[in-house]
Amino acid sequence: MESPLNHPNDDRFDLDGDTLHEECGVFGILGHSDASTLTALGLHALQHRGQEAAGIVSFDGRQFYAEKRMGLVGDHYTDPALLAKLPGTMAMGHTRYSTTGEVALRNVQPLFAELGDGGIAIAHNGNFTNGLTLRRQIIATGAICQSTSDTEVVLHLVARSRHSSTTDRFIDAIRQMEGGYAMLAMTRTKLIAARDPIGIRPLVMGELDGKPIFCSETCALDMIGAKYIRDVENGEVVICETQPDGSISIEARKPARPTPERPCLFEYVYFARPDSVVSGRSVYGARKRMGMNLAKEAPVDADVVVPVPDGGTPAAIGYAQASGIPFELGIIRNHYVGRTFIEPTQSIRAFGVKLKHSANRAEIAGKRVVLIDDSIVRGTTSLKIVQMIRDAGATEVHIRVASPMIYHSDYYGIDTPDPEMLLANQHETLESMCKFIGADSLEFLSIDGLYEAVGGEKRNDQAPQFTDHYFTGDYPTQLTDLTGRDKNEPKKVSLLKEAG
Ligand SMILES: O=P(O)(O)OC[C@H]1O[C@H](OP(=O)(O)OP(=O)(O)O)[C@H](O)[C@@H]1O
Ligand SMILES: NC(=O)CC[C@H](N)C(=O)O
Repeated sequence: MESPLNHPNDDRFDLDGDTLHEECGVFGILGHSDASTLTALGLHALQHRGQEAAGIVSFDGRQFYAEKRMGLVGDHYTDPALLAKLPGTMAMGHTRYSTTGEVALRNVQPLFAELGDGGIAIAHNGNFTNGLTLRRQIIATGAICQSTSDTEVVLHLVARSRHSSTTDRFIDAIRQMEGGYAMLAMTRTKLIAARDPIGIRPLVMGELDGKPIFCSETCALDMIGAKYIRDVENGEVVICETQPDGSISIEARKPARPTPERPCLFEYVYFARPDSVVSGRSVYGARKRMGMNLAKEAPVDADVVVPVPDGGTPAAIGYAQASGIPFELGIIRNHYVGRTFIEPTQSIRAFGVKLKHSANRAEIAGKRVVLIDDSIVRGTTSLKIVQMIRDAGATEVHIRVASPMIYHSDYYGIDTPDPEMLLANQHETLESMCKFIGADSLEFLSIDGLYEAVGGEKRNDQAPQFTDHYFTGDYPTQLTDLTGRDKNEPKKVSLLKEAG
């Protein structure tokens, strides 16, 4: 796939190949004697957010240490010898799924630079919608980039800032960035956390043994027995600093113009772990309510409710409870296969789907089955699973999807394919889509049904409470790299066709 953030007519900046991308996870801790081990454990809990690569940077009071590996956290960071190479009481890590820049070691985060006043490491979940525009500008003025990641631009901007303190330089840098970001930065004495002005990507603050922690999701805090303190607010920068007496100061700043928060709905639909609490809402509870609303909006006469595991399971429980139809595990998932949505090529994806699910015939044969999935992106999963359920002897197969149709690409840290690859854009009608998948019926949750499930009220079209462009085409920021506009030009663009 051609990255939407690459200018099609400028080969120098065609940094990406035909890949699918998703999210990343970040974790950082300051002042703890087990900093790098705790970071490895935290990253393990955030593995679902990025499976391409993982990295950890630590600082022991004298120097920075960095270890980066392609592959899963558990494949590398369980080795005591590797963790021993990451000494010190401050550490920060990242699990990557690329959105800009290829899958290569040079793009694995945290990224690190030596500046005039010491080193700085940064870790980023999200994607900058003006990253390539700024990259061009800095390269034109002589910068030598070490990676093809959008994140690297932040290091250059920190280096160039005229402010005197590292914190002010970091803030100066991120103020120039557009898009979605939950970022951590680490200097010799500080751990800094920052979230984009509308809070598209999640970031929470916790504490273990009195030491501050920042991470993408609360499940990483639970993993290490840490206490949740609060979410880093949209547009907020929180600076934790080790003082000469060993104490840690915490300062919160709001450099961005106050704007209402608009967290990403897809965190609730698919990405976040169900045991996480995102922006104060249980992901599991939201998914169950999606299923309940779906049962009200799209009832069906059936004998059994079957989730498409894992993503569809909480919504299927909600659907079964609201409809009174028995819930059964009619599909068994092989847990040794990764998340198909985030595998790097379509051919590997198709293979992965086949390896991943198998029908539990005893619960399906002779029954009218309603399958519940959290989302349909390309339709690969639905197509295969409907056939599999029929082959297992189901008399009818109905699909209910716990989110609306996806029409638009994401530019904030999730990779959805090009719009023409999305199933919703390949069919004029729901009937045609249903026929293609081979189901007896197909229905999607409405956007209001989704909003109510997550936030308790319908979408406010004048001021939407969530980021939801993949369903609606309503991009909440400018898309400078895509449109060629810079941020001083008139407001937000909507260049993709309207959902509907
Ligand atoms: O329409 P498609 O292109 O097939 O994509 C949608 C599917 O991908 C996701 O599952 P995935 O297997 O990634 O993850 P999960 O096991 O966490 O549900 C999602 O839950 C859907 O089942
Ligand atoms: N998915 C993400 O959050 C990716 C972070 C960053 N844009 C990268 O590609 O490395």
